[in-house]
Amino acid sequence: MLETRNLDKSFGAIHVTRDVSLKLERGERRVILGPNGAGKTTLFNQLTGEIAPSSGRIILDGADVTALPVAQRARAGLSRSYQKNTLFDGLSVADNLGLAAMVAQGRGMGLGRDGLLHPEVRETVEEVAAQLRLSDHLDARVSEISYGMRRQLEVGVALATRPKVILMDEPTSGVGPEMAKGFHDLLAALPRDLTLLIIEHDIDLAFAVADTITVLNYGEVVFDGLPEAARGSSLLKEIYLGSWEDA
Ligand SMILES: Nc1ncnc2c1ncn2[C@@H]1O[C@H](COP(=O)(O)OP(=O)(O)OP(=O)(O)O)[C@@H](O)[C@H]1O
Repeated sequence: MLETRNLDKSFGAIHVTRDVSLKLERGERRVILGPNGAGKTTLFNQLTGEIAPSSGRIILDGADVTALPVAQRARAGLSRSYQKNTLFDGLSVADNLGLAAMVAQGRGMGLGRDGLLHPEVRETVEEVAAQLRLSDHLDARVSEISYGMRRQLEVGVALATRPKVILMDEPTSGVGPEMAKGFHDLLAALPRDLTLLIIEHDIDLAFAVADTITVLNYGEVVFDGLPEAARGSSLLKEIYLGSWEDA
C-alpha cells in the first residue's frame, strides 16, 4: 500500500534520511520509533510531498507518487494528522469534519453550509464522529473541547477524507497516560483495511498498537519487523537505554 525505496535526504552536509526502504501492506499498523533527531518527521515530510527526497522513490497503492505535489497525494489517498494544531477553533466539531469531507468529495468550499448539509457529507461526519467517540460533541466549538479531544478530532479530520493511509506524528503527545491508552484503543478499532504509519515516542503505547515496528537512528532503518522481535533487540535497548527498561 505504501512503499519507500532507498529514500535519501540531505540538508547540505546533514544527511537526515539514509537509504530508507519500507513496505507497508494494506491495513498494516506500523509504528516508527527513534530518538530525537533520528529523521522521523523528515521521513513523513517526504511521504506527504512537503519536501522532496534527494534520491529514492515513494510508491502509494502501486503508483509512483515521488513527483506529485501534496494535494495530489492527498487525493490519491494519503492523509496526515499533524502534531501542530490544524483545526478551525471557531467552528464546531461537525463543521471541521464536514469541511474535510467536502473537500475530499470534490465539493467546493464555495457551497458553504449547503455543502456541509449534503447527505454524503453528513454521513461521513456521523460515521467518523462515532469512530472517534466524538458523537456527543458534534455541536461543540473546537475552542470548547478538551486538548485530548482535539487530538482525536485531528485524526477525525484525516479520516473524513476517506484515505487509504494515515500518517500520524505523535498523536498522543501532550495527553496524559490514561488518555493516551484510550486513544490507542480508538486507533486499534479503526477499519482494518486502513493503513496507519505512526510516530510514537512512548514504547509501551507503540507496542499496544503496532503490527510492525520500524526504528530509525541517525536517519537509518536499524530495525524493521515484529514487535516481539523488537523487544529482544540489544541495539534498541542501547538506543533507548533507561526508557526501554521501563517498557
Ligand atoms: N530543513 C532542515 N534543514 C536542516 N536540517 C534539518 C531540516 N529539517 C530537519 N533537519 C535536521 O534533521 C534531523 C532530523 O530531524 P527530524 O525532525 O526529522 O527528526 P525526528 O526524528 O522527527 O526528531 P523528533 O523526535 O525530535 O521530532 C535533525 O538533526 C534536524 O535538525
